[in-house]
Amino acid sequence: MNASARPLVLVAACALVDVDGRVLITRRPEGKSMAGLWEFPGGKVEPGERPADALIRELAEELGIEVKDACLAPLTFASHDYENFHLLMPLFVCRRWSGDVRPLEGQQIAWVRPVRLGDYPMPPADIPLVPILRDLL
Ligand SMILES: Nc1nc2c([nH]c(=O)n2[C@@H]2O[C@H](COP(=O)(O)OP(=O)(O)OP(=O)(O)O)[C@@H](O)[C@H]2O)c(=O)[nH]1
Repeated sequence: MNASARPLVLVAACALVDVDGRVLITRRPEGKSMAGLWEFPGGKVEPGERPADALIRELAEELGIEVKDACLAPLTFASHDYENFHLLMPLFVCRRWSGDVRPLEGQQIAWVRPVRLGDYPMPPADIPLVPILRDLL
């Protein structure tokens, strides 16, 4: 698809960081696009929704945790041309939430030191985020 014809898709995602400084990544299940790749939890922002609210909703649905707006800080973003859409993905960081992280959608999860993120195959949009996370977290 011609780059200028690609719809812009807004996805809010999060680097959840635990007390040991490890970051949560989740594995895209079979049957989805880019199955098997590791990504940051989050999802598409619905029309009329604020990115932070979309993220809070997705973190509750996917991982069963409650995150307060004040505990989300902007970290960086990804902007990437996929074949059929352009992905714009603000990446927030969150170090405080309530509840235990549980993979509610059957997804594999991993808590990973930022220096080891490169060991996990990720979607192309996420690759430039890895050195940024290593430097900022
Ligand atoms: N949550 C999340 N999505 C990402 C990341 N990197 C990346 O390219 N994406 C893409 O952003 C979109 C997020 O959509 P989604 O999570 O709400 O929905 P989905 O996987 O069911 O969508 P899809 O099956 O239509 O691709 C997907 O196309 C996904 O591949 C990431 O780190 N986290």
